[in-house]
Amino acid sequence: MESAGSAESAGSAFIELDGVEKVFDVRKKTGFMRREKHEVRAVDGISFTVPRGEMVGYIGPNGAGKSTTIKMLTGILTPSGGRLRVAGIDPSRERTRLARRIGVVFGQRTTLWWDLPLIDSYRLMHRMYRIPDKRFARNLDRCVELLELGALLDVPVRQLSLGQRMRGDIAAALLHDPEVLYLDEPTIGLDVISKAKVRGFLRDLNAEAGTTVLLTTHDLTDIEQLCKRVMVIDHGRLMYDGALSGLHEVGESERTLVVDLERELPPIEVESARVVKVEGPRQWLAFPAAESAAPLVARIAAEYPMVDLSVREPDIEAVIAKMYAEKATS
Ligand SMILES: Nc1ncnc2c1ncn2[C@@H]1O[C@H](COP(=O)(O)OP(=O)(O)OP(=O)(O)O)[C@@H](O)[C@H]1O
Repeated sequence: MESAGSAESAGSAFIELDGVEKVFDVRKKTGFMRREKHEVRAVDGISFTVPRGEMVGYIGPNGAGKSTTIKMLTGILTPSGGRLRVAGIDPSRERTRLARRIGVVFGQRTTLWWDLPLIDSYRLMHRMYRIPDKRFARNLDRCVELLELGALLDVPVRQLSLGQRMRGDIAAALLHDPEVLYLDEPTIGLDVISKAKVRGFLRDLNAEAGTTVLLTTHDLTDIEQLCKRVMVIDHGRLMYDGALSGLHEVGESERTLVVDLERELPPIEVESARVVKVEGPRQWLAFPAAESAAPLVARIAAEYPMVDLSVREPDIEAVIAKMYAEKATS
């Protein structure tokens, strides 16, 4: 595959997010004929950059905002706020131009034509992306060889196993030489051998073609084997950005006190805790996990009209613990 080359210099930020938000207006049924409108802040002010050629893990619990971020990066969704660029392009404004430079694999869905043999899907993509014949032939040959697709090209997609279909989808995302590949759960449901094949292929792709990769997964082995850097998102916010090994410490460092006030008020100011989120009369305060919540609650109750409260253990810790537990039993 061709090495990634473009207008920007190597090492510069290839993916850039600055305070990116996505708010959905949702109508919830609250009774017969009654619907209440409320907002879901799926992505709540996320900033990060990814240099060209990096392979980064993007993880978090269900509903954290990962898919929403990827959809904004591809231009399918328009951010409600903030600034987003991929290869210097605003994805939602120039979706078609960007499409030539990105590849996307959604593990749970296929971009292949269900009733057609695999090779026919690739031929359709050849035309759709207007890939020059020589380049198409070269990329297809390489994918067929490395992803072991030779015997599968004439098989209709619906007859492929999940692992075969996934390899077919990865090839489809790479035929036009994208500079960045978004992978949403690329190893979900695969057996150990298929997982190893997919990981090996991605590692080589990144090393040889310099393809930038953003990888969403619930399988920490994917991250361990492929990514030096991992970002953790929770409730639409970036909670961690660094080496995988640093995650344990973060998970243990803070708990959250959720306070319901009588009415909407400015963020609570109190020693040893900081407000991390406000939604109407409800405020979320992060405080050191090692400290007791009792003195903090007493201080807030003395100065603010508090009507209810709860203490939440760090979500991240739960996520990571769960991931590691799943890994240990898999
Ligand atoms: N089109 C939509 N309309 C309303 N709410 C949405 C929409 N898409 C996503 N959401 C909400 O936004 C939040 C983030 O969802 P998102 O799919 O990005 O999470 P995720 O991290 O990808 O989760 P998962 O791991 O389960 O795929 C969730 O609360 C979800 O219900």
